[in-house]
Amino acid sequence: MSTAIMHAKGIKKSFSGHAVLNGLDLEVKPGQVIGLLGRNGAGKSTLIECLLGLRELDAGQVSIYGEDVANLSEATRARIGYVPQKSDLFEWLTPDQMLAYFKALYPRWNDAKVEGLLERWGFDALMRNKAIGKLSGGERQRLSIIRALAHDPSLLVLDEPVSALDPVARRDFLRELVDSVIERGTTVIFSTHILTDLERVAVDVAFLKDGKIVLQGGLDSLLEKARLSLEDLFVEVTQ
Ligand SMILES: Nc1ncnc2c1ncn2[C@@H]1O[C@H](COP(=O)(O)OP(=O)(O)OP(=O)(O)O)[C@@H](O)[C@H]1O
Repeated sequence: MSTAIMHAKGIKKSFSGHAVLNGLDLEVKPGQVIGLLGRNGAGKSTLIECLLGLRELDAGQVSIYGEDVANLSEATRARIGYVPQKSDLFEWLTPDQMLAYFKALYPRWNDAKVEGLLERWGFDALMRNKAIGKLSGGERQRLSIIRALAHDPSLLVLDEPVSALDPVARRDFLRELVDSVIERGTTVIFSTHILTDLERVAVDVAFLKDGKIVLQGGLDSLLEKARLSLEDLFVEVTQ
């Protein structure tokens, strides 16, 4: 079996004395597509931020491609794509300006992919030249996804990427994810509350509760073993 590209060991993170992550362990193997599940406030966003080195840990370690996340090389950073749950950055830039800014940072920027997605996802000339702060929530989320996919990352981390998308945009995004991103062997960590989407995309699931991954495994085998729907399993595991 291939070795993990991401190791998290004993992660602890508290806010004002309240433990959100409490000695959490997680391993992610190359090409794995993991759905991260948990109730509101369970700590999914906090975990994702800790995994990417965006939050300082109280204890524990995380490594990605063998490097400590607190000290990632430029080359490793360039292999990661991240869609935050909500991004308020770059509001004063237009989509075209923001994408040009990121293009300059990434050696492997895929112009054809960016143009194709912009066109498919409704970014006409008017929208491409409007301040990001004036875009709708769903338009911003689409832009954030395009930015994260633009450099063909080998590890893609998505924090509730479809929460603001309408059903058409959601279906189109999932198709892109399955047919293009996952097909290429990209490793994906994907948090969502929309279980039907998760069943279409993720092969493995990890349930976060009480600051730890309490259940992780292949989605089909977990469902078969439990003889439950994913929704019922979610209720049972996270309650
Ligand atoms: N910067 C912060 N300061 C204080 N508390 C925080 C901070 N960020 C998160 N928390 C708290 O940590 C807990 C976990 O939050 P987090 O956003 O990680 O949960 P989540 O599982 O992503 O939730 P949701 O499904 O609602 O998006 C919550 O109780 C939240 O209030």
